[in-house]
Amino acid sequence: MREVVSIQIGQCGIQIGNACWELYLLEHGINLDGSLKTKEELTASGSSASVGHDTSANDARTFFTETGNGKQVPRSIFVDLEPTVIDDVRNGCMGELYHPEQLISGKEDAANNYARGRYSIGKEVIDRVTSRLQKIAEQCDSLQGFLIFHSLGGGTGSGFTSLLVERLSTDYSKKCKLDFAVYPSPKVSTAVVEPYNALLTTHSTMDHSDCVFMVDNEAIYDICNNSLGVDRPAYRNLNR
Ligand SMILES: Nc1nc2c(ncn2[C@@H]2O[C@H](COP(=O)(O)OP(=O)(O)OP(=O)(O)O)[C@@H](O)[C@H]2O)c(=O)[nH]1
Repeated sequence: MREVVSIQIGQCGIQIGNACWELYLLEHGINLDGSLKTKEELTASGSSASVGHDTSANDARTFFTETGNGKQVPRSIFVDLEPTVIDDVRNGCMGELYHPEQLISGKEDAANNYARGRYSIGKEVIDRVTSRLQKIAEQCDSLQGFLIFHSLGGGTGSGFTSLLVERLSTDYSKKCKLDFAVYPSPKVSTAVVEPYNALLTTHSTMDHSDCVFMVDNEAIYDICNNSLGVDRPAYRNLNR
């Protein structure tokens, strides 16, 4: 099996990642607590997963680890330098899905500051993150690579991501690293330093990521606003 590890960094990465996991669950016919849906539940939810689905057949194992009692656990880690967003995930409807060790938080955020995310606060958390990643990688048969979700504008999303991607490129140089980066928009956020953070992180991760998928918040905002008729789109709308 060719496994993929997802890494969600900072408020934006975690919220987008969480929205993605909702879709993976639907696609693979898995309940919010990680158990496989029964035939009746699959029909009722209109899931596209095959009835009587076999997880190896439908490729869920690329994204999920199966525990001894048949529970599917996302192969991912959530990292934030402050605890509130991770606490929301822990206490949310998908809290039971994740293993507590997958949710890594520090005490203090990077305050929209690239340098704090990379050099000061981020340095305190990086070893916990890399050792957790190492454990996950050791459990894989044949690790394919990493999907990294983060914002370019936040201090954690920019600074900590650049630190982690550099570490990944040293530790897993032959593995693929795909980057999903949210481009800042003045319509959605008000921090004036976001363009600087975006520039700094783009420069430092350019040599290490294999491919970057840019998610433009302004374009998504306009789609929600003009095409979908959502008056004041919230992050929840943008992420879905
Ligand atoms: N699309 C989308 N963008 C988001 C979301 N949350 C934050 N953002 C954007 O991300 C940027 C801010 O980054 P955050 O992820 O909030 O900050 P952070 O990485 O946690 O960094 P610090 O708060 O400085 O520690 C802004 O451009 C926001 O508009 C989200 O859920 N969806």
